[in-house]
Amino acid sequence: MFRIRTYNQIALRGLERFPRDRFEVASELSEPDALLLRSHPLGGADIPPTVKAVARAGAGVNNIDVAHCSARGIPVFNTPGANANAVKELVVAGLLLASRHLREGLDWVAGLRADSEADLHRQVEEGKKHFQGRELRGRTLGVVGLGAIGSRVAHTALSLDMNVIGYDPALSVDAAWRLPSQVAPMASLEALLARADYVTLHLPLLDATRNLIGAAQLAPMKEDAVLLNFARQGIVDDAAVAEALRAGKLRGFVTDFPSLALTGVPGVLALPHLGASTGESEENCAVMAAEALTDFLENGNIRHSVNFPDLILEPGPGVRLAVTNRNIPKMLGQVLSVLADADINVIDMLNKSRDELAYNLLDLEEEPTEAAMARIRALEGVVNARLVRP
Ligand SMILES: NC(=O)C1=CN([C@@H]2O[C@H](COP(=O)(O)OP(=O)(O)OC[C@H]3O[C@@H](n4cnc5c(N)ncnc54)[C@H](O)[C@@H]3O)[C@@H](O)[C@H]2O)C=CC1
Ligand SMILES: O=C(O)CCC(=O)C(=O)O
Repeated sequence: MFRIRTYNQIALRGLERFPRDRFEVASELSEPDALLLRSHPLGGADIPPTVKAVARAGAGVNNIDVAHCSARGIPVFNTPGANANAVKELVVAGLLLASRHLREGLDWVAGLRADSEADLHRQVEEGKKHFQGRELRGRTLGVVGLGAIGSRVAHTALSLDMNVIGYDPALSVDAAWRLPSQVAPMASLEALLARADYVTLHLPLLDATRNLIGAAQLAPMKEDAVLLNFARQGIVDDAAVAEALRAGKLRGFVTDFPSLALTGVPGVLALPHLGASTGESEENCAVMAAEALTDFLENGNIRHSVNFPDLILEPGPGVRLAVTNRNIPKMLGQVLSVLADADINVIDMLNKSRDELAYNLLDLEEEPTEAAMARIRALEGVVNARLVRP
């Protein structure tokens, strides 16, 4: 039985993907084989020694100590694209909220008191002049980060007749293919910020992107520009944004990440991290995460990991050995040599590396003894080794 410990609310449809006869899934569970979570902060010390994998039902992994997991040879999975549509739709809502005074209008109507239909109608027609907005058509949207979410936002903005410009210095080939040709690439973030009427952020929080938007980046922006942060707290310096809004140097800030620096500041529209909070998105993420964990625990396969290479070896006959090692020369040769000493024939194998780690799956004609496994684990550079299908 594999034991999966969950944190946060994980959609039932995903939890049901774990075959009940082979997996135990619960929020309170000791000696877990894997952890499944959403935004729960997971430091290295929170990861029990029995854990072989961590899955984030979502995109951002900044809540997980990925470096610690890599050092222990624990793959961290995420669910690329699974919640992108939900975020895109909320960004569209954010664009409209910031352009049409929707919150003020809704609040005003909710507070109206009238004696009759006619009185209500009169107040509405009299008061609406206070909520005149502006249209998105013809305005320029700057998309920072053109991955799963950014490219979808760009598509939709084009269909709203906006001009779209984009900036992404690390765009993958796949993401570039997905991007509409009408998106004008900007050579720098500064160029994008100076031209855009709306700037929307869709990049991960990394050391390199912390406070990416601060006072220096806000200064050249148009005074009636709107900034949207549906990416992560920490990418934007909220105190600098509050100052720009108070000084009339920014029209609005729509954010999925409330903070004390923004509380009560005019022009701030703060949502409670709702980007991925739709039934569809939560199910997509949970299903994808559960499938990744199941395939890793049962077959050793790796798909959608943020720290391990993708590696899929179709299930074959024999016993499967999974070895994680530092990405240095002669490791595979040493593992094979232990197997040769034990007279064990290798039927099939795959080896891939990513950054400092290499991962190997070897299908063997017979099961290595505990002594042979101990020899493999003791090799200098081997991080961990396990029999996947003894
Ligand atoms: N508000 C919410 O509930 C949600 C927030 N997110 C956040 O959105 C982020 C993006 O999600 P996806 O689009 O699914 O990820 P993704 O990995 O498909 O795309 C991220 C893009 O950002 C680019 N990028 C990296 N550094 C950059 C930089 N310095 N400047 C410009 N671009 C840069 C990458 O090259 C990549 O193309 C996630 O990392 C997460 O933090 C994701 C889902 C839900
Ligand atoms: O699980 C959630 O509600 C948050 C999703 C998110 O922020 C992400 O996928 O990066």
